[in-house]
Amino acid sequence: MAVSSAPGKVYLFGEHAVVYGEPAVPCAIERRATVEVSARSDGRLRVDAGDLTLDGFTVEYGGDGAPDVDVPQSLVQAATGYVDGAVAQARDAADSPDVGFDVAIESAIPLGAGLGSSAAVAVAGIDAATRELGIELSTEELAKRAYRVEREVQSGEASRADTFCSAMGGAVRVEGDDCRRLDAPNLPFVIGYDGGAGDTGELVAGVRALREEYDFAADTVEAIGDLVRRGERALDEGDIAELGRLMDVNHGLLSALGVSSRSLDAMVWAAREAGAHGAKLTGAGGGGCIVALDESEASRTALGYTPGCVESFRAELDFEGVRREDG
Ligand SMILES: Nc1ncnc2c1ncn2[C@@H]1O[C@H](COP(=O)(O)OP(=O)(O)OP(=O)(O)O)[C@@H](O)[C@H]1O
Ligand SMILES: C[C@@](O)(CCO)CC(=O)[O-]
Ligand SMILES: [Mg+2]
Repeated sequence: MAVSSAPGKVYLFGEHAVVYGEPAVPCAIERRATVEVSARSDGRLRVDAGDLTLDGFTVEYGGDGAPDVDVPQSLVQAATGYVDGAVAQARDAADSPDVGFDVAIESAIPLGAGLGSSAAVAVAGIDAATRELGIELSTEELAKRAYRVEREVQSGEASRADTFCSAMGGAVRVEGDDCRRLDAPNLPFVIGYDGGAGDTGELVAGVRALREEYDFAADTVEAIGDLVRRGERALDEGDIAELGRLMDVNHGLLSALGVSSRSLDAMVWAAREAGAHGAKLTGAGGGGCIVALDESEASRTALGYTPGCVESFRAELDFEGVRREDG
């Protein structure tokens, strides 16, 4: 048996635009997905994913056909795509196309909420499954394989940002296939969660369509890239007030690309009015989480009273990426 965990993330800046080659700065946070994997000899795959939105289910499939679970096939595919992809990557890395697995996932990262649950599951899943097969992948190789999973599930469109960040930990900078770790202070992240979710693949496709139809949407994507470059300078200088201002602008630009929502906007404004340095949605959007910068408790308290916000919490930067949990 092998057990690995990997962290979720927030985007300080740059989600969506990073898919088109602009830079982005995601930061790993201390909320993890843990994946336990045991090889089995009959070639079947059994996934126990109690956190999935199909109200939690256990599904057994492989070899001879359809999963034995009583929900529509398309829903199962949407729910299990990242796990299936991680298993396929491990089989490929170990050159063992027929090996089966028992997989159990436990996660403290809300699903589809912009905190990178998919990347964390892919990274931890590939790490545990390859180690179970006696293969040690470098962190870079792990990130690369997890990226392939995200790209496949998101219909060919993904950046390396979420998976690299989850594998490496800390604050990172991703621009195309140039991925590197950044020196960053421990920023005072506050997260607000509306209890909802957005489908990353669909939201990415929506931005692509807008960008193809309107030049100003393409300009908006480029403007996000400019903003990220300014943000990197502010991060380097430890200028939190400037980081906050730029986060506010980044939220506005994401909103212009159609990926915000009423509850995300309400949480962003609640944090700003409570005195946060800045606030923006994080990840793909559509619903889910916002991230604010605030050393004080004021934003958290205000979010607690904001209609539509179901949870607010402080998130520490997690300097550790993928981690072995089996001693
Ligand atoms: N605990 C889990 N167990 C099994 N699968 C999970 C789990 N958490 C996430 N997943 C997979 O990840 C999918 C959600 O990924 P998606 O990319 O839409 O959102 P996200 O990664 O949480 O947010 P974002 O990509 O915006 O940061 C789920 O549908 C499921 O396939
Ligand atoms: C929206 C997006 O930029 C981030 C999702 O967390 C998609 C991606 O980078 O693959
Ligand atoms: Mg994702």
